Amino acid sequence: MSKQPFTRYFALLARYLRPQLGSVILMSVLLLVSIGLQLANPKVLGIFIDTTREQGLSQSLLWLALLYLLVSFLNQGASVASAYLCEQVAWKATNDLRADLLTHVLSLDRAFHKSHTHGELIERIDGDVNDLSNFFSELIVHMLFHLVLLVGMLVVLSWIDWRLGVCMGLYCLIVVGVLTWMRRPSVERWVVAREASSSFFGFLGEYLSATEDVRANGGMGYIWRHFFQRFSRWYTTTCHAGWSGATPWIISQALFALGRVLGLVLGAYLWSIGLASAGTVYLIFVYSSLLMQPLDKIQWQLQDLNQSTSCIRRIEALLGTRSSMKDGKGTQPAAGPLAVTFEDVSFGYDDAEPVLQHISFHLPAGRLLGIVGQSGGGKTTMTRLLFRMYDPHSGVIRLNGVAHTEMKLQDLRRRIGLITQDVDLFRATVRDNLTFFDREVSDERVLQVLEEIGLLPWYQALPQGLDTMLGAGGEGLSAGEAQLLAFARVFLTNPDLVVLDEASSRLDPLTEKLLERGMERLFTGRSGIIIAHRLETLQHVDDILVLEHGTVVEAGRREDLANDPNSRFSHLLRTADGAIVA
Ligand SMILES: Nc1ncnc2c1ncn2[C@@H]1O[C@H](COP(=O)(O)OP(=O)(O)OP(=O)(O)O)[C@@H](O)[C@H]1O
Repeated sequence: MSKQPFTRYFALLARYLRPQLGSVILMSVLLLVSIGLQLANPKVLGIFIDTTREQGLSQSLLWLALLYLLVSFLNQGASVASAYLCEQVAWKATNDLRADLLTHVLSLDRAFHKSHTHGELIERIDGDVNDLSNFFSELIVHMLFHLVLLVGMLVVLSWIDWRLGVCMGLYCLIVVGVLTWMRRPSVERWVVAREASSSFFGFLGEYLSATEDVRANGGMGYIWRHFFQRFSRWYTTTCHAGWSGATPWIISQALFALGRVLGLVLGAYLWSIGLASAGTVYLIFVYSSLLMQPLDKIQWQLQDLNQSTSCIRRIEALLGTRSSMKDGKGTQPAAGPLAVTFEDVSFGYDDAEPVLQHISFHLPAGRLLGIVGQSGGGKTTMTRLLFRMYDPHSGVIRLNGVAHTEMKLQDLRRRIGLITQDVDLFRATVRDNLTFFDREVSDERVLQVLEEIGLLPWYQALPQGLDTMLGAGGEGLSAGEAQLLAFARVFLTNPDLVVLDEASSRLDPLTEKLLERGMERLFTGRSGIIIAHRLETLQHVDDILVLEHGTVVEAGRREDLANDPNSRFSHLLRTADGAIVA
């Protein structure tokens, strides 16, 4: 944040333009050629005028006219080619930046994602970067282009007469200085406008993902109210930021008119003292009028730069956000089923309210643990800690004796398979949803897995087999079918520990039966944790852990606890009739 704007621009440009240095050089050369040609054309016209005065109609005039046409034609050609290259360079640079931002956002912890809605993040990854496409291509190159054009014209004017160069040079400095100074406040206004746009899209994303619930519960009035509030804030802040450029524009037009008058007066003066011909006076007038073009462009580009600066600030802030979780050194627990040990683990989503307190237990490798407890007792939170969505405030979690913080996150999540009630499905084929778009997984392997877990009848009922397309959010599948798909998905990844978080809660008894055989296979040769509300789901587990208000109140072998009339588990079995009573 403390870095100067130019250092920031340079760092960003260097990072994203370096890979396409060849195109950037070619683009700059074409722009330079175009500058040269734009400077040459008035000169040709000036000579044309002087030749007409000195020689009347002659052969040379024809050649000069042809030369003028040729220069104009080449200039157009160079402009088209450079515009094409600019687009290409901008696309590549912005896409690389989008990819970096996405990778960074995905690496951030859950606390970050909890405090930023999906819509807001999309707007920050795409919206902010979109506004930078001009910055990566035309903005800086065109700014340089117009600056070089400006300097070129001043050099030509100085070459005609040094006093001309000095006067027009001073004039240009004053114009650029005044305009830059006047546009300063608009950076802050663009920052506010960009924030308002993120907030609007964040709200929209949240609403769209909850459309069904909002409609079913009559929440449309609330939604419209907030929609208009956020939309009008976005609209007014953007107008405000845009209009902050209007006053400098009016002043710039007055300054440009003054510049033309200055050129004309200086030309007339040089002609009156015999230092300039009629052609040269024409040249002076054309160049001093042409000076307005780069000055005008530069002032608009300064406006764009303000907008880009606000985007760069937000991008830097996002890239500067660090995950509170550090990736491990890469220690690997021994291969095979994972033993899970919680050693005095405590955690709370915020410091004031502990959710888990001094949790300790050991699940030997290859065994199946069932966790039961009241709603809000902290069962899901335990799985989140196991997965390193969050890190415990104190205590250690070990897998086969290795602290899970020592493992690479990628390895950790590869070795643990998680199935929850909420299955995330994509608008893609059943195959892609099962394999997570991994082309390495063959259809044979997918079918083998479906057969192993008893899902072949389900697969055979699909209209186009693995090519059956699912709608957004898994449309086309019932909640139960989506869960079956999640089971198959985990099976395909072949983890060493499987965690089911109330995963079979949406299955009807018939489908659940169908899956029972599959579950048996799923847990063979692996460790497992089942979090269940219905005790029936825990019939086949080896051990039980009862969690209440974030503490372990009972733990032991299922058989022992079920046979002990004083245990909480047996109490639950007697009273709950299949469902846990809070
Ligand atoms: N992302 C979160 N941010 C803040 N608090 C949370 C978050 N998730 C859960 N909590 C709180 O933590 C406590 C434990 O929640 P958790 O989901 O772990 O319980 P649970 O035992 O799995 O409940 P259930 O059986 O209803 O799923 C609850 O009080 C809940 O409100």
